[in-house]
Amino acid sequence: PGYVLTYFPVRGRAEPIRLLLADQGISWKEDEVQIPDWFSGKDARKKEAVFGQLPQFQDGDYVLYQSNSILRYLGNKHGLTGANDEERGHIDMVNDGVEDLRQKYGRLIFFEYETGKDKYLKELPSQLDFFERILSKNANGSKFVVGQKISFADYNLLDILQCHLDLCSKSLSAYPLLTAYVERLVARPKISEYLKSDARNKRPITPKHKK
Ligand SMILES: N[C@@H](CCC(=O)N[C@@H](CS(=O)(=O)O)C(=O)NCC(=O)O)C(=O)O
Repeated sequence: PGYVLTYFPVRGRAEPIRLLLADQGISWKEDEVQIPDWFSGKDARKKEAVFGQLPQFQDGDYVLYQSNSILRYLGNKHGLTGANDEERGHIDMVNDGVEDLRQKYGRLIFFEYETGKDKYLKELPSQLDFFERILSKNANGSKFVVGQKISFADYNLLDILQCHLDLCSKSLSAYPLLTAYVERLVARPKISEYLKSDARNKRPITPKHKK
């Protein structure tokens, strides 16, 4: 299928999608939109976007927005949504929890970075405790967030954990299961290859990050 990912030249909300595609050995085209063109209207696509925002994902003529909907769509298409309805429900639940953390992280980066970082890091354990506990309840954290197979929620959790490791390299040091989980996922051959790629390393996490 001709997959096209339209987004800004950053990791942001597109990165979990890129991690999923890379790990699954699926190629895609990056359609990069420059931020000034997007806001100035020079790039006409903001008016067409369903919610006026990116990422946008195209599968041939099929067009989808909303990063979590794109993740779930690819999860459905590529067998990454659990083995049954119960697992699928839990995968959605965990992905929604990742979204909650992503929004908190985004608020810090975009609105409170200068003043809020210390407070955010102090409160971060109350959030990470949830994910350590989720892992502990599935094969004592030795596999994925839900079930025996990787799911779309794992790519989203991996990305947001990497964002926090960038924010503070010790942010997971009190979490053995989360630490081992990240180490296991980044060692997956196709993810490891992607993480070394220029494509990954030329993109800052957000426009606020310097590259
Ligand atoms: N709920 C949406 C949010 C998308 C969103 O906030 N996109 C931002 C960029 S980013 O937050 O993902 O980095 C955007 O398009 N901003 C430009 C605009 O709002 O015109 C999703 O999950 O895709």
